[in-house]
Amino acid sequence: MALAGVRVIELAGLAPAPFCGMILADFGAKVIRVDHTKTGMSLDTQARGKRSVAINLKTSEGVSLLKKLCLQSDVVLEPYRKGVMEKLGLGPQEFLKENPRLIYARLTGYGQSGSYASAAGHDINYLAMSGLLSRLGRSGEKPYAPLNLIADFAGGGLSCALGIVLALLERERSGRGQVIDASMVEGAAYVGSFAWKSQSIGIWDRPRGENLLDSGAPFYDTYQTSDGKYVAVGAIEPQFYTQLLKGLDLDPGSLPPQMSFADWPELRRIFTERFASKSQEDWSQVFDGTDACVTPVLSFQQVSSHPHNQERNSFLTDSNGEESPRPAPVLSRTPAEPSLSANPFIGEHTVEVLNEFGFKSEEIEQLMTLGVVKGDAIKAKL
Ligand SMILES: C[C@H](CCC[C@@H](C)[C@H]1CC[C@H]2[C@@H]3[C@H](O)C[C@@H]4C[C@H](O)CC[C@]4(C)[C@H]3C[C@H](O)[C@]12C)C(=O)SCCNC(=O)CCNC(=O)[C@H](O)C(C)(C)COP(=O)(O)OP(=O)(O)OC[C@H]1O[C@@H](n2cnc3c(N)ncnc32)[C@H](O)[C@@H]1OP(=O)(O)O
Repeated sequence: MALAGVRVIELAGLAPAPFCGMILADFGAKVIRVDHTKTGMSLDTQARGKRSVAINLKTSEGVSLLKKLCLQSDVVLEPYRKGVMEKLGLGPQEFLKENPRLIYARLTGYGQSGSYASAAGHDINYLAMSGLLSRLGRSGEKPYAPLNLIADFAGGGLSCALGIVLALLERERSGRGQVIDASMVEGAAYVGSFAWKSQSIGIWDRPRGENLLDSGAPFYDTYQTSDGKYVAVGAIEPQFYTQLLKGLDLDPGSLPPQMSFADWPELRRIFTERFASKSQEDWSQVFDGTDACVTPVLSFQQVSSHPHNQERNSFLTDSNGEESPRPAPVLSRTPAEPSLSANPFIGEHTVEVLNEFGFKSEEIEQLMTLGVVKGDAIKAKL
């Protein structure tokens, strides 16, 4: 796999850093998640392929232990509020002096500087601060955050993974690591570059929800079908729009022009009425195999059994029988090989990992007795 041989220490976080760690693990990195010893159950649902070590960082022994692990690793991924790692004596300067090859990734909402740097926040706040939230939502309605996808995952976890991969690539040339300051506000804004940089071409000039790609245009929207399901329509270009009208059995001559903003409400009324006359499945039969850009809005229950997704094995089933998306993109020679095993429980691999990093059984036992680490001693046959 592409990241084979890369060792990552991920400090347990809420959602974006776990996703970042999962991406790295899916593509072959050895990811060790550092959990609190006092947490009973991990809430990390993005733990595929990771191992868990539980260390109490509120002890000096715990801090020294984590330092040892980091100094023998390629990447540290930390998701805490600005200053938390420094307070523990685990800031990047300490590490980079001793391990100049280390890549130290800091995934936060507001970044490591600026007046909001230390403030708590979540996806919706970062999205708001990126400017993007002001553009999301239907006409006449308040701004709407589409799950926590944009800031937490696209602008956060995924961007941070890109930063780590770039730093690993650069390290091949320079032999040196670096610090990555991944701010979800900036990551989200960057993901939104198209919206920023295409303002000059006039596709965002109207209020929120009244433009070409923000649900304003009737040919770029969703419609309810007779069975209560939905279809998605993305027939922007004239040649595809023609196919849409053909599938809907509408005479172009009887309709207003496609790009007449003033007529969009009337066009939407006509499309709404037409789509409501058949079921989702019926519309798939009409539009599959055409270039009308009409697809069913699949539910999580439907998605893996759709023929296209089945043909590409786009979803996988883990050992608990749970379905989830397979890693993307697909690399031709070194594709991801996601683990299908159950997520690790807290401290499941404490002994295994500490052994791997050169700790002797007596030392591990001592650390457990002192409450510095937590793990399953019996299972590990100490
Ligand atoms: C919208 C998303 C978030 C979605 C997550 C949800 C899925 C979950 C969020 C809440 C969960 C529910 C809740 O927990 C209650 C129930 C619990 C139950 O068990 C299950 C059901 C629940 C309903 C549960 C269900 C779900 O799991 C939830 C709904 C996001 O936007 S995520 C993005 C958030 N932002 C960031 O990540 C930006 C960077 N981070 C931060 O700004 C802060 O970390 C943050 C997120 C604001 C949290 O601040 P906080 O004050 O809590 O922490 P920090 O200041 O960062 O400090 C960390 C302290 O922890 C110490 N520490 C770290 N590791 C260790 C260790 N191994 N040992 C000991 N101590 C450790 C560290 O030293 C810090 O201590 P100090 O404060 O003393 O310095």
